[in-house]
Amino acid sequence: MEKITVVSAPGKVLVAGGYLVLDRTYTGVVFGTSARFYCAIRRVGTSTDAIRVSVRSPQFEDGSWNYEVGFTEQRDGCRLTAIGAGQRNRYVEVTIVHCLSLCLAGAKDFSARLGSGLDIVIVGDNDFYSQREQLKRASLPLTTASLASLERFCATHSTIGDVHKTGLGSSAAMITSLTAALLSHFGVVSIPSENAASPAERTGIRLVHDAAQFCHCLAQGKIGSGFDVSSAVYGSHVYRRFSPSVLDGLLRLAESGEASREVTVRGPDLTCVLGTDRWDNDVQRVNLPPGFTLALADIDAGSSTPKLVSQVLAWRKAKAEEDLFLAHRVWTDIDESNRALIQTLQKLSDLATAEPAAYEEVRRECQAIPARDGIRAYLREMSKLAGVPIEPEEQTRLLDACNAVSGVIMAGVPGAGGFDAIFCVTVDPSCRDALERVWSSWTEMAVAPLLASDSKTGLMEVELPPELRRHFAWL
Ligand SMILES: Nc1ncnc2c1ncn2[C@@H]1O[C@H](COP(=O)(O)OP(=O)(O)O)[C@@H](O)[C@H]1O
Ligand SMILES: C[C@@](O)(CCOP(=O)(O)OP(=O)(O)O)CC(=O)O
Repeated sequence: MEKITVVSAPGKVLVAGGYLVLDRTYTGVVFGTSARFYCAIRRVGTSTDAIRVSVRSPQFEDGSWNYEVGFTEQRDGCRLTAIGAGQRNRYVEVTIVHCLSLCLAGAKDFSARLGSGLDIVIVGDNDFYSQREQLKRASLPLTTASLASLERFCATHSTIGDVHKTGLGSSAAMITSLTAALLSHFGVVSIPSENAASPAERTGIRLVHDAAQFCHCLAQGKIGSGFDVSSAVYGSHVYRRFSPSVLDGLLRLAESGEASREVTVRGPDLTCVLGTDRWDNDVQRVNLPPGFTLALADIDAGSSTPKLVSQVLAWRKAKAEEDLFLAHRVWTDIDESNRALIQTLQKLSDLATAEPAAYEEVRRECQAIPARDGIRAYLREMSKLAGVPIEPEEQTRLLDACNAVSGVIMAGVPGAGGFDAIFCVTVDPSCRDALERVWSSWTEMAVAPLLASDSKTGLMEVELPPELRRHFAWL
């Protein structure tokens, strides 16, 4: 029976370091989530006819894309030709074509592993997409219990363009799981099935990271901080970004190919950059201490948050010209609070290992993470100075109410902030009910819980989830 390669990658919650992580001077704290993306690949056969790649995202009404694979004359680069008239998926296409070219350069038996094509299925856990509509259709209340009753990877009853995302980073987790599954299918890397990776696996994971960052930047048409891809690869950590210059050349080459419809990025161009020591990103492990949990909620405030990043960066740039000190001071103040948060988490985790009994006592008595108020106060200052709703007043009221629940030790707006989501850190899962009562009775905005918590585990090769078996018709 044909082997099916399945790789899963977690979603992300940036709990500290929004905006700052765009600048290599600063770091951010990102938690991987228990909500994950899964990408399953199997070879179709070995006939000599045209080579086809079919990709299916069965959660979407329009989630099916088919391609014919071609090669450059020197057989050092791949080309994908879309078959059929449906909506294109740039994120999927860009990833497949560059990963195939990378595998062409690195796999010993590329043709045998490609066969006459690949069958690819991609799904994300329900938390990546808002389930409000699902629950409404089933006349179920917006509660954890209702969410838990939904089938896994349930249909969104939506097109991919219209789906309501919850901010866990679907595109980064999708691209990362697809990149890792392709590189693993062709034997270019080996992905561990549990947390501890061997040195060879760690090298492979770095290659997946670099390739996924490249594909994500190319698909998005910009070089972001990359914390979302990094956490899809490594799970929870303190993130320092890569210098954008590492990707400049490759991105220019890829974009010139798109303009001229030629294959301009070939395997050797990719291997000159991806998986090399030109990358200066940094990953330091940080986890929630044992017992602590992350609770997440998706907010519907009537309108979703506009893209805040460009506004904040424009303000910072303008300020830098007129009052360098002010912008710099705000960034430094936030960074100091963020670093205090990292230190607290590390100290607590160290204590839990070294002196479990003392740790349990500290945990029992913990009422607040010391840095939490500073982080929020400085973010509000940033909101006010830049005139951008990073922690809008509506969110301030909700976060204060969450912090007032016994057992909640930190609440905040993740990532870029805005109206769309909140996170809470709790000392143990037992205060979840009380927290959820605050959320369900909140009237100013509609607050929907997510099922996911934090997860330190990054990329993992896994067995085919049973819910995916039916998507491989021959099984
Ligand atoms: N399940 C999926 N299957 C295929 N592509 C997906 C899937 N989920 C997300 N994507 C891709 O990611 C894009 C969304 O990217 P983006 O708007 O940046 O979302 P996010 O903020 O969740 O990363 C979609 O248009 C699609 O191309
Ligand atoms: C502002 C940022 O530093 C953080 C944004 O974090 P979010 O978690 O809000 O991200 P999206 O998934 O793109 O909406 C921008 C960045 O680092 O790219």
